[in-house]
Amino acid sequence: MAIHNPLAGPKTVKARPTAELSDAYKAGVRAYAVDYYVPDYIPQDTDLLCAFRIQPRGVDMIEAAAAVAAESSTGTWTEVWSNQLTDIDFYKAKVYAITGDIAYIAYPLDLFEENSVVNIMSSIVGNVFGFKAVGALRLEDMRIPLALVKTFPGPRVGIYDERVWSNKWDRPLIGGTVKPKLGLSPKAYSTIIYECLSGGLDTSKDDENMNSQPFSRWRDRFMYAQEAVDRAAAETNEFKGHWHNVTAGSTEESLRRLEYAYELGSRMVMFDFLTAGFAASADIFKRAGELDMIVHCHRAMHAVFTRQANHGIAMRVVAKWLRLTGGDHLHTGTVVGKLEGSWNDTLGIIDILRERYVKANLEHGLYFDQDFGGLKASWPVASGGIHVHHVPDLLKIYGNDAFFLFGGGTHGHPDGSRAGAIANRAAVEAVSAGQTLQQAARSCPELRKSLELWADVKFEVVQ
Ligand SMILES: O=C(O)[C@H](O)COP(=O)(O)O
Ligand SMILES: [Mg+2]
Repeated sequence: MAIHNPLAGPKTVKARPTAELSDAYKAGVRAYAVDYYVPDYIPQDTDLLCAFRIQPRGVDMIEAAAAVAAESSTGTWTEVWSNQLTDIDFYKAKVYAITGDIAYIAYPLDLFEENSVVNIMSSIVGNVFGFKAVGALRLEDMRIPLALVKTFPGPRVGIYDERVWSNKWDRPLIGGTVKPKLGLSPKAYSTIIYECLSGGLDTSKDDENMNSQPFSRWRDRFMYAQEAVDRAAAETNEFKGHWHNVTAGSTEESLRRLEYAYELGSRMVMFDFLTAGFAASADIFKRAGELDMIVHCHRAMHAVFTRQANHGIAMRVVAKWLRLTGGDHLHTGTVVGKLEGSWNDTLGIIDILRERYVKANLEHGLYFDQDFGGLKASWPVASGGIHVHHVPDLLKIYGNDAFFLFGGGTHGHPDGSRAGAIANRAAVEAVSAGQTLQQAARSCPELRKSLELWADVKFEVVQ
């Protein structure tokens, strides 16, 4: 199989705009593999590559993989005469390798619009997941070619600039979701924010489902919350913030809320990027970038399609898409907390968010090298059921450049949110400096109480 040189342009003989049927055209249905299984194809640097885990149904692995390649690129279920009007051999996706239940497919660069995760999704994870020829299908990884990476903006603030703004360097940053997450009036809510920020958290945040419900309309909540932030910042003489959730039922409304947070003096917002969608997210990140604001991204809804080992889209792929689009922070699970996520997979996701160049590492779920072409790094966020006992493991998993969010692990302290925040800050500072929790607890009664309270609370699944 000759590799078509894209620089040569379409083969004119095939691109002739005519309705005359060529001699080569044979109507009817034939195996997808005839056209889309190309085992001698050598992927090009400009190709977008996918690793799909496939459970074939009613056909063999080669045919199932070829069906996926066809439907996610140029093909359909039958031969069509109009293939002769284009250079199908150039434009089609090609199954170039199969290893066990993993099929590797290469897509030519020209199949994708620049700077559009939406277009990548509509192509690659469009129809194919509902194909009868697959019992289950999982997109394990995607190598986005550098030529396409360079068309995306990436995070506008990212890790380094937020470190500069906050002037906090030697430990992970810490925060916490306000709890209870729903039902509080804006004023009561702001009291909790003030308590935990003045106690020692760097930031607090709205929860993913806090938008603008009747008990807490966004305008009032943002205003009181920002007042609490400013008061805590003045008293502690530290950089503090609250991630105002600007997610709304329309992009226009989300932008309105973002502008208001900016007017209040905040440089921090949060956004539920999956429920809102990548198109809305791109608009939010762009405007936030123009205003020098940081966007903290909650991944609400991801587990609907990331959790099953044999079907859906791996979280690492979602993380790639988010970094390209421009999220400054991304929730990644915790390994040790209440949410599903393995140690090795989480390491892979962290690399995708932070590294300039990620090397393939099958143990971490990384099937391809990925060059991020100078895009800024996004913060990996550990959140979901974490408390002080988890801090040593969290530091092992995440290292220094991460956000640890303690919601229940702050507000559940026997003496309230301020004491919970003091305990969390002491724990993270101590472990970051090489001490044990027990050493730190000697001079921190709040930490002693947290350690006692949650000594037996582990989220280990008993099979
Ligand atoms: O959205 C989140 O990250 C969770 O609400 C965190 O809350 P928790 O720390 O109480 O689990
Ligand atoms: Mg939550």
